[in-house]
Order: sequence, then structure tokens, then C-alpha cells
Amino acid sequence: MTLFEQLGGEAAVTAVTAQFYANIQADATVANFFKGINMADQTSKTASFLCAALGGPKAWGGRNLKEVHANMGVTNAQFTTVIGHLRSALTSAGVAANLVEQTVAVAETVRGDVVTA
Ligand code: HEM
Repeated sequence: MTLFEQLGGEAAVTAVTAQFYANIQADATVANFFKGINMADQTSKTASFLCAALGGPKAWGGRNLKEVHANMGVTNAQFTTVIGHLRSALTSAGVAANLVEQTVAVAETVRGDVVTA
């Protein structure tokens, strides 16, 4: 069974992604990156990306993540903070600890594309 299936499919991944961005927007150390961004759109894009990365049936059809994040100046520490917000979104959704860590490991694969500072 893929991680995508174990998490409960697209609806579950989308719900976790929405909570992930709610956590980010409540954290002044990273919220500013998303000023002026349409968060409904952002949630749906990131959920689609994650569904594909977790083994879901639809390929990611959006932009290259390295290009998207190229000029943001995200640091390793800020990326780690954001990963923490994903971990707490998963945990608060009741996802089992080992599945949380496997999902976080998938999100970690984009660290090199997002961190530029
Ligand atoms: C500190 C960490 C991160 C910051 C500050 C950040 C910031 C942003 C911002 C501001 C955008 C909007 C760009 C625009 O519309 O002009 C964006 C787009 C996006 N980000 Fe991130 N991001 C981070 C981490 C991640 C992670 C971990 C993922 C995936 C798991 C991700 C996936 C995406 C996707 C899929 C898009 C939309 C790409 C598209 O338009 O096709 N980001 N990010």
C-alpha cells in the first residue's frame, strides 16, 4: 500500500495540507513568505504535489519546485520550522507516528529545491 493510500487518499492529504498552511500562517517566523498568496490555491497545489510524491495516481503537473522557490531566500532553519508544521498537522489529524515520519521524509526530499539561503 502506498503512503498516499495509508494516509487515506486525496481528501485526507488535502485536509492535512490545509492544516499545514494554517499552522504556517499562525507562525510569525514563516508567515510572511505567504503574504499576498491565494492560500486556497496554494493548498490545492501543494496537496496535488504531495499526493504524487506519496505514490498517488496523478502525476504532479505544476511548476518545478526549484524554480518556484528560487528567489525566496528560505533558510535551512525556516525549512525545518515548516516541516515541523507538517508534522503537527499530521499528528493532529490522528496519523500514526511511523506514518507521520514516513510522510515527513517525503516532504524532506524537496529541502534542496526550496532552501536557497
Ligand atoms: C520554508 C518552506 C517553504 C516556503 C517559505 C514556501 C513558499 C512558497 C511560496 C511563497 C509559494 C508561492 C509562489 C507563487 O505563487 O509565486 C510556493 C509555491 C509552492 N510550494 Fe512552497 N514553500 C516552502 C516549502 C514547500 C514544501 C515543503 C513543499 C512541498 C512539500 C512546497 C510546495 C510548493 C508548491 C507545490 C508550490 C506551487 C507550485 C506551482 O505554482 O505550481 N513548498 N511556496
